[in-house]
This record gives sequence, structure tokens and C-alpha cells, in this order.
Amino acid sequence: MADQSYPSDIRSDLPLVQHADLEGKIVLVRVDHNVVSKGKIQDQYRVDQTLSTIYNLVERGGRPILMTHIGRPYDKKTKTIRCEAGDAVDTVVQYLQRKLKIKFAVPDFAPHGTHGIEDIDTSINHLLHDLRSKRIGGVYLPNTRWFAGEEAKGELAERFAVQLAGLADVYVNDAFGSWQPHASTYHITKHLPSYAGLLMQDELAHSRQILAPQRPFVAVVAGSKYDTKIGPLTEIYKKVDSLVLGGVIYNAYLCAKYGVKIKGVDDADVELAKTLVEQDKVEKKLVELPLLVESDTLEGKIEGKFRTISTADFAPGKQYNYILDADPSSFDVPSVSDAFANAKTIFVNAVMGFTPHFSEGTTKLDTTIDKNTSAFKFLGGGDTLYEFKKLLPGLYHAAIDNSKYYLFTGGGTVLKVIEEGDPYGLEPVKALVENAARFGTIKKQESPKVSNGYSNGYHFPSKAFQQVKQASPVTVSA
Ligand SMILES: Nc1ncnc2c1ncn2[C@@H]1O[C@H](COP(=O)(O)OP(=O)(O)O)[C@@H](O)[C@H]1O
Ligand SMILES: O=C(OP(=O)(O)O)[C@H](O)COP(=O)(O)O
Repeated sequence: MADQSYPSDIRSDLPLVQHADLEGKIVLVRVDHNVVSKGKIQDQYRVDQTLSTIYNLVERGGRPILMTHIGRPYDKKTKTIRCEAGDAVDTVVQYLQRKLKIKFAVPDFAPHGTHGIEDIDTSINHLLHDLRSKRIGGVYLPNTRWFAGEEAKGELAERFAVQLAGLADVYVNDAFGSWQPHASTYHITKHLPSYAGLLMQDELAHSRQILAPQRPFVAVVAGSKYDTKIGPLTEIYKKVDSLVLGGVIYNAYLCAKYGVKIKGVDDADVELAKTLVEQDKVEKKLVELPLLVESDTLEGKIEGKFRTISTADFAPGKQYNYILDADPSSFDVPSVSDAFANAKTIFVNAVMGFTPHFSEGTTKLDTTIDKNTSAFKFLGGGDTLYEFKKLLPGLYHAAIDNSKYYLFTGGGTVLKVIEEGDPYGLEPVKALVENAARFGTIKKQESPKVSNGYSNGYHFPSKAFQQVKQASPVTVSA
């Protein structure tokens, strides 16, 4: 019988994988192995972080089916799904096979034109048989976003969720980075007993620190996922002492604030950024990077075709070419350098420039925050971590072992957590809690043994990050 105790920093109504009966069961595990770009793994970190869960469930007799999304193959404008080799799971599967020395089979389902894969058909049955009889070590499903039901709503999503559930006995969510409530992260929990994986638990525990930060708290948000990041930003603004922006988000903000036009920035994005401009008129928390790199082309950083410009020269109606990076000297301007030097907590979900050629802004950002040795530094985001590792490999590896750093596997997820004010407000996590109530997987007498001094339920004790790092790790018992 598994040890049913709860780690002190985990809410006692969250169903945990270490409490599930897995012997002889097929376990469908949603991971966030969204680490592939153009068919190549960028950074294995997210995959490596899920190995404990995979090992744990196999060691306890579970037979794994893994699934992840890769990229954003659904085109919102044309409403089509591109199932292209560059977004396939095969590279991840090869990496896992090399790492674990077990064989994974990837079923092959044909997409229906540009609508993606409509059904998990019966061709998978022989693989399920091989999985149960241990002729293969695991099954890895195709990119979940190749399935028509994954990001759909209503009947289509439900149909895919039911088909996924039909493959397995138990569902485990270890995909902290995948906060969007899709069929494989959310709807599936209506149909199978569901549990949080070990990585999910670890990340939820660390997310609390962002919600009770030592102040001043500086957040840096940059990159390209404008549509999912601009929403949380207005709430995040309220919770930080200083906000630094970069990338596509900053370009939209600059257009909204100064009335300039920047090539490639949509009017709709500028409209959304106006809320932030209004907010900042009163509180003035936005620390602007004044020196930026303008480029005439997206083709690369070509001599004679890029230059440094200053926001001091901005005036309504002025037009600029692409703005593709923060000039490193922006970080030496006193308002910026002081904000970073005085911070006690820094959160970074930020690629400052258009990769791979415009990387000086990101390099300067990462070295600037490292200079503040007393601050707690949280970095999160697939591309954020990849760029950190690529540009500053020595610092990246040192950060993994430095108690002042924590690397989250999801950047957008942490933004969402800050927006919600509670990691248990994430839709896929809420779904796990509701699932436990529906399936009765947490027995009454097991739950409220809370060892952190609180009587029951969940609290945010404002203890230092250091203490959490030293706190007992999530315990796993067979
Ligand atoms: N000014 C810019 N214009 C266009 N793309 C940018 C710009 N700055 C950064 N990017 C792009 O943003 C991407 C990373 O953003 P995102 O996916 O939101 O980060 P993360 O995965 O860390 O959350 C990179 O591919 C980078 O090329
Ligand atoms: O890479 C991810 O998020 P991140 O870029 O915020 O870290 C996750 O895999 C989520 O991807 P999505 O934002 O396309 O849902």
C-alpha cells in the first residue's frame, strides 16, 4: 500500500501519482515535451524533468502512454491544422529511447486534409496489447495538437477526450507548462481517475514563492506569444514592483504609448496594449528599455541594415522598421540597472530579441540579473531557458545548482499563476482536484495531515525561498 502522506507544500485535495494504484494499469501521461523546433530538440530540460514520473510509474507496475503538444500547428486565421514533420514527436521519442533504453512505439493516424487527425482508430489496439504484455516499453502518441479535438470546444473536444480515455486506466498530468485547458490537459479528467505527476507537484510548490515574493519584485516578460501573455500582464502589473517588457509585447506597448508605428505590429495588438499604458500612467511601474535595435529586414542581422534607436526620439506618427532587440546599453541606464540591482525577487519569461540573430539583449538581461547575487531568480519558458542555455551555457549550468535560482518548465504557466494569484487556479490543476472528488480517489482520513503548522487546506506561508529549497522533497513511496 502506498504511503498516503502529503508533502507539506502540496494542497491536500490534489490527487498525487504516488498515491495511485498503478500495478498492471495503462497510464496515460500528459507531459510538456514541447521542446522541438524544425525537427530538432532545442533543450532537453523539460523532458529530463519528467523522467522521475515515468520511472516512478513504471517501477510501480504502470504501463505508460505519453503525449505532448509541440508548437502551435493550429492556424487561427485559416482554421486549419498543419501536421508537419518538424512538429512531430519522433525526435523526443528517439531521445527518450536513448535515455531510458526502452522502446516506445508511435502510432500512425492519417490526418483528415487540413482538419487534423479526427479519430484514434483501432489500429492502435495491437500496440496496447504489446504494451500490456511488455513487448514494448511505452507508447508515445502523435503531437496532441495534430488531433482535431485537442483545441476544439464542445463535441469534438469531448469525442477526443473519450477516445484518449479509452486507451488507459489512469491519467497523470505532469505538464506544468501546458496550462491551456485542452482535451489532453483538461477534458480527459472527466473520464479517468486522474493524478498530478511529480514534476507538476514540484512546480506547483515553487510557484507559491512567486506569489509571496520578497520585495522589490521585478518581472521581465518578452517574447512572441502575444495573445496568451498580454491578458495576464494587467494582473501581473498589479503584483510586481517593476515590470520590464521586451520583444513583440514591448513593441505593441511602445506603439500604444508613443503613437509610433512599428513594422509587423498589428493594430489589434496595439489596442490590447493600451490597457497597460493607462495602468502605468498612475503607478509608473513599467521600467522602459530606452535603446532598441531597429532592423530593415527579418532575414538576419545584416551590416548596414540595423541600427540603435532611442525612445527619446519617438513622436506620434513616426514610422519604424522592425524592432528586433533591446540594445544591451539599455540595461546600463540608471532606472533599469537600479531596478535589477535592488530587486529581491526577479521573474524572467523573456527572450528579448528575434532569434537566432538578435541575441545581445537576452545575453545582457541574463548577465544583469546574475549580478544581483542576493535576489531569488526564477526563470521560466521553453524559449527563455533554451536561449539562456545557448547564450550562456556556463551560467545556465551553474544556475541549475544554485539555490538562488529556480528554472520553471513553463513560462506562460507562471504568468497565469501570477494572474490567478493561486497555482491551484490553473484550469488543468482545478480539473485534477475536481476529479479526485468525483472519483473518490482521496480518502477522508488521508487528506488533512498538514505538517506545516496550518490546520487544514492550503495557505501561502511567507517563508523564504531558501527554506522551500531545503524543505523535504516530494516523497514517493511504492
Ligand atoms: N522583437 C521581436 N520580434 C519578433 N520575435 C521576437 C522578438 N523578440 C523575441 N522574439 C521571439 O520570441 C520567441 C520566444 O517567445 P516565447 O515563445 O513567448 O517565449 P517562451 O517560450 O520563453 O515563453 C523567440 O522565438 C524569439 O525569436
Ligand atoms: O512552451 C510552452 O509555453 P512557454 O513558451 O510559455 O514556456 C508550453 O509548451 C505551452 O505552449 P502553448 O503556449 O503553445 O500552449
